[in-house]
Amino acid sequence: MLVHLKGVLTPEEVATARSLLADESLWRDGRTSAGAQAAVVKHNEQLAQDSVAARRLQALVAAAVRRDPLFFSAALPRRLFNPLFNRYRPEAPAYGPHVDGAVLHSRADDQWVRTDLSCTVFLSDPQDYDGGELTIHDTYGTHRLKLPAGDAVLYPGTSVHEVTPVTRGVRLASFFWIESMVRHETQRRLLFELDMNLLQLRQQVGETAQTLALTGVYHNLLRLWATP
Ligand SMILES: O=C(O)CCC(=O)C(=O)O
Ligand SMILES: [Fe+2]
Repeated sequence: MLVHLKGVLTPEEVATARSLLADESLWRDGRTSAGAQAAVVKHNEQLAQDSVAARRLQALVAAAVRRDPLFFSAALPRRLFNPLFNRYRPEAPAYGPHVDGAVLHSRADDQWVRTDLSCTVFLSDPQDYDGGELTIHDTYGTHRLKLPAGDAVLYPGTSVHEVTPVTRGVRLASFFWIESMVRHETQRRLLFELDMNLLQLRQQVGETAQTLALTGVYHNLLRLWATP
């Protein structure tokens, strides 16, 4: 399941993030933080994690996703990896097909996170660069994403994915992983579908005995499946 989250960051937050990311001294070769398989195909840059600017950026993105009800419903988050930041440009253009590690250490808050879901928050507008499509291969085929600045996508941590070469301009993004209270993607998807349809049903017919009963079904399934 891919979920497009619109306007996770406000235009003001995008502008703040971009101005913090303009400090050249903060950027490192992305390969230093890749495992053996990924290092071969990783040709991008990543923000050093231990600076005042990086901590401000991490807090900004983490707060933005936490206030988004769609993020909560789709991810049912238990733990967030501290948001990281990357940059692609013709000098360091791409991240070829790879899989993310199943369990990763989030250094800023010293915790291990099982990577049930991956999230990319786009910080550059699509017209500012050519290429740079987040391309996700899953059991339903191949999906290419290039979203407006401030939007994000949630996708299964289990997928093979890549970022195609940027041939003009700069692609800035934040990316991180989420450990979910509901580990299995099928269960998460069923809960998300139920939640979203109930929301619409309530808008259409108001609160009825049936919407109440189905809300009970939602919570009882969550009770069965969640490990908070
Ligand atoms: O830049 C992106 O959208 C994804 C980055 C990524 O897949 C990674 O760093 O593992
Ligand atoms: Fe990745």
